[in-house]
Amino acid sequence: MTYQKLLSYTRKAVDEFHMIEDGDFIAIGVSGGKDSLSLALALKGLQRFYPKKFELHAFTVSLGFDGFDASDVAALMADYQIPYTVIPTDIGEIVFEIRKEKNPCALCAKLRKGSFNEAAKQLGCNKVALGHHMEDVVETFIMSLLYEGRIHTFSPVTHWDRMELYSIRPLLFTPESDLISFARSMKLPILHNPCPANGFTKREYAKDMLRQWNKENSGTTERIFRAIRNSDIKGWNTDHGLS
Ligand SMILES: Nc1ncnc2c1ncn2[C@@H]1O[C@H](COP(=O)(O)OP(=O)(O)OP(=O)(O)O)[C@@H](O)[C@H]1O
Repeated sequence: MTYQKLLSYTRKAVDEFHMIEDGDFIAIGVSGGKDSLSLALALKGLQRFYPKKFELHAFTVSLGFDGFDASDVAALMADYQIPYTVIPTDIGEIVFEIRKEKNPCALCAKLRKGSFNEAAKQLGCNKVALGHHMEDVVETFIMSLLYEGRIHTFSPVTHWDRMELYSIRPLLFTPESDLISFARSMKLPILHNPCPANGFTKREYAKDMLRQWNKENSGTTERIFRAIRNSDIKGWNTDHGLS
């Protein structure tokens, strides 16, 4: 995928779901994976020509695992002139050693979100941007169906009243395969994920299922995504953009 194509997917999401307003100060959540690194570059690119003017600041929540090194990410952010901060935490130790969680991902995500939002708020940001892409939308939908028995996935835009923060997901129209090719062609410095639960989660199960369905019926992900886009699931129903 070209940078141009990434910008066009991003602009479509930002426009259709009114993700950005004049004067926004957006905190970008950068895990160091291909999705959030692409998100940072996408928002930086958009900032150059988008009619609404906004500011950016990227954050990485360090989970405190041994061997974590964000220096390549910091260099990339500097190259693109995106201000960048690493937030140090003990989340890894709390989840795996102190609480010894059987189901670590939920607690980790909650603590990570807390640290990120707090840092964003402290800096004066009013929005946080997350790197969820099309497959994430569909996988979350499948997980809700299988494990919670409900028709649901996360909203393109969420308002957290308590924090007075909005979260936005500008990559939700971007297919994961395009992000993989973008990361490769741009030689993005993907951080190794040192989490012990990496790859053994319910999400991984939903991902495998989706992969299998696509093998058997090509285009499954796009069709499920279209169904979500045209549904009444909270946050997805806009007056325009139905296809
Ligand atoms: N440690 C972190 N610090 C800052 N933001 C994070 C961190 N972990 C996740 N995020 C944000 O939350 C989003 C969703 O998290 P998730 O763990 O599902 O990432 P992912 O699908 O593996 O994406 P990526 O390829 O960016 O790691 C990420 O795209 C990113 O915007």
